[in-house]
Amino acid sequence: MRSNTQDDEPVIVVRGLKSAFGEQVVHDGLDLSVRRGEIFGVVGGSGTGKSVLMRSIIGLQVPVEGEVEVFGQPTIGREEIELTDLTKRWGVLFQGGALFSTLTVAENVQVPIREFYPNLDGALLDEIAAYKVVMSGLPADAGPKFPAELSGGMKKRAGLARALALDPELLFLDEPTAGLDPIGAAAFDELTKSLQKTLGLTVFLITHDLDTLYAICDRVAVLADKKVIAVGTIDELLALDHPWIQEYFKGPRGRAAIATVERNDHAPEGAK
Ligand SMILES: Nc1ncnc2c1ncn2[C@@H]1O[C@H](COP(=O)(O)OP(=O)(O)OP(=O)(O)O)[C@@H](O)[C@H]1O
Repeated sequence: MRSNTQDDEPVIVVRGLKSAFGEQVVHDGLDLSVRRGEIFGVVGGSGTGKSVLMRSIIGLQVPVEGEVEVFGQPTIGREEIELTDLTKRWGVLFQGGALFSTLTVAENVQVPIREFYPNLDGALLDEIAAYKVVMSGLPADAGPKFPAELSGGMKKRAGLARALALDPELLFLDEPTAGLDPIGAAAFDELTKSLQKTLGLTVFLITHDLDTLYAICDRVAVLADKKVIAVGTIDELLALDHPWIQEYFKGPRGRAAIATVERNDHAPEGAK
């Protein structure tokens, strides 16, 4: 087993996080804990600092105060080189995919592999990339294509293939279904769930997509007032009388998402 974290220890711990850009304080006293193997959803209004939180966890954003640990190791205030052993244990799908436009899909997938294993044989690199492409639900012939030749949904899958390049234990997904049609979004959700199950991944998932929250998240954290104001299963969150939570989960879109889940739960096998 690669992990040096006990199974019952959280994979991500954030304590007392304060993030600011000049005078603008984005987080203040934010605490968070993500358990091994769960799909942990993060929701909150636009600009509440979900992406900044993710960047702080992976060491790309230096906070003003606070502690962050991933797999029991601090990620704040360490030189990039020191993070290397840790960074290869997680994969990140940034908002928008962040693919290199001048590289093919396969070459994009190979970028992190080359970074960590510069002496790897070209044929083996091609083989690994081809495997990750298919694993992400892309057709095998997507490998030689450039990002501009892909649909929005395919771009997300290509970004996912790159995030999976190093066989991570932890996956960060920043709004993976944004901009996808409902069928494409549901298919991406299913893929995320099946990867979590088959690879035993822990998933940190930022989303505005209520269908995603209902369909695949084990627990959800709500960001508001510069901190995590609540964490729990959707049923636990629904029991809280915070106005934003009520409005968000029980508004028209929330009700529609519940109806979809209930329909799927009652659908005969094979029709789901
Ligand atoms: N590099 C930066 N420099 C200055 N301000 C920033 C920077 N990155 C983020 N911010 C600000 O921090 C706040 C939180 O941004 P963030 O992108 O985390 O929000 P979010 O919750 O992910 O929003 P959305 O749901 O719209 O994607 C915003 O007000 C944003 O303008």
